[in-house]
Amino acid sequence: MTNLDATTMVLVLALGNLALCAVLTFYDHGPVRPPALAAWALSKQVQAGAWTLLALGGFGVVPEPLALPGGYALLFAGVAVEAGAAWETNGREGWRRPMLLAALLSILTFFVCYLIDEQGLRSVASSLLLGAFYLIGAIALASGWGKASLLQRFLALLTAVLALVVALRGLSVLVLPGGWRWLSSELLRQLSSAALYVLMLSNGFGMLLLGRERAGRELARLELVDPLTNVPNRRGFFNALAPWMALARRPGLPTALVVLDLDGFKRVNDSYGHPAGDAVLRNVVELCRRQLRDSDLVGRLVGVEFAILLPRTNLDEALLVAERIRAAIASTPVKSERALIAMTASFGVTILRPEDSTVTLFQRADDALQAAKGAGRNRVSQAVASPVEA
Ligand SMILES: Nc1nc2c(ncn2[C@@H]2O[C@H](COP(=O)(O)OP(=O)(O)OP(=O)(O)O)[C@@H](O)[C@H]2O)c(=O)[nH]1
Repeated sequence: MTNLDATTMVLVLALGNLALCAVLTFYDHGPVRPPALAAWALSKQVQAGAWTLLALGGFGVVPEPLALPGGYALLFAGVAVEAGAAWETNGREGWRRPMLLAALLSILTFFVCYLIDEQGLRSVASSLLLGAFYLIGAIALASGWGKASLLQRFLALLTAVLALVVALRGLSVLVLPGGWRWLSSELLRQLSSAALYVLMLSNGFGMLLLGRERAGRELARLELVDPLTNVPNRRGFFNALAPWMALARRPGLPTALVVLDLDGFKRVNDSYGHPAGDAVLRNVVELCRRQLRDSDLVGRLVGVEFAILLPRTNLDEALLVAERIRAAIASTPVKSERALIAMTASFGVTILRPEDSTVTLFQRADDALQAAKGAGRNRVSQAVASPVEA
């Protein structure tokens, strides 16, 4: 078997990173480019430049005293941003400053080592620093392990193992310059190059597939959750309601449903603008939550109409809860840029009945709500009682 020489491996890494840059240029990421993807694309561009410069140095096209320090400086910057992109993937946005500092320190350390010993110490520094940056990326991917997908866990483990292989090469130059038994220094160099190559591929596929996974999960979430208020939307609320509808057919503690609709909301949008209206909606949900137990559930049915499910709650208690929420909304104006926006809401309250379907249940709650609106708004009205409830 012929050994791949160092320049060929550097060329392979340059071409691989350039290919990834080209793929990312044509990748349709949707209307907004996720920050993690933007950071990762930047890291690939910088790394592609780094490996290309190193390859040109290896082939003698660019003088080595220029290509080596320049190439490695770019490489540390690139892997620092790649590690940062892994943190960004996990929603940690504060990586920029520490990673910039780490990249600058690495470049400085590398230059000092390069000036002291152009060959040995330089290899030690570059391998250890590269390994450390990949390890930081692996730790980022592993954080939140319990919630991470299988793919993310696999990538975290693979990146950690490969980072150690890269770092091991630096250590071996330092501790066992002649190698150890069959593990010659040349074999370690080749293993380290192979690890860098696999890291390029696995991180390449991994980042794009992780992005897809996340987009898929977010899409599935948005089918059930209202993005403005972050509570279940109509479908999500109906899903959560289903088991309680079934329980209502058995004797036991009752379950109550409250529907609420904000009064004269059109005026808010017209007078203060849509963003202020959105802020009021978020505030109303927050006010509701503060008045509810953990087992209660708020959902946004449509527009400015919300529903509240109150398990194990009878009609009198539900009326009290609705009244508390009504009073809280009426007494808590929302601060907008231009003014304090006063708001009121009307409420319809009912109990789930054994014979109910979602249609009859909501029809009854809605009738009660309309009665509250008809009686002057900013009030709570209960549905007409069934003969059993009466
Ligand atoms: N800002 C904002 N406005 C919304 C949203 N969804 C619905 N609306 C507005 O909310 C208003 C709802 O009006 P309606 O419920 O028909 O009537 P209203 O003005 O609230 O009056 P009453 O319900 O009769 O008391 C409409 O102007 C909608 O455009 C939203 O997500 N954000």
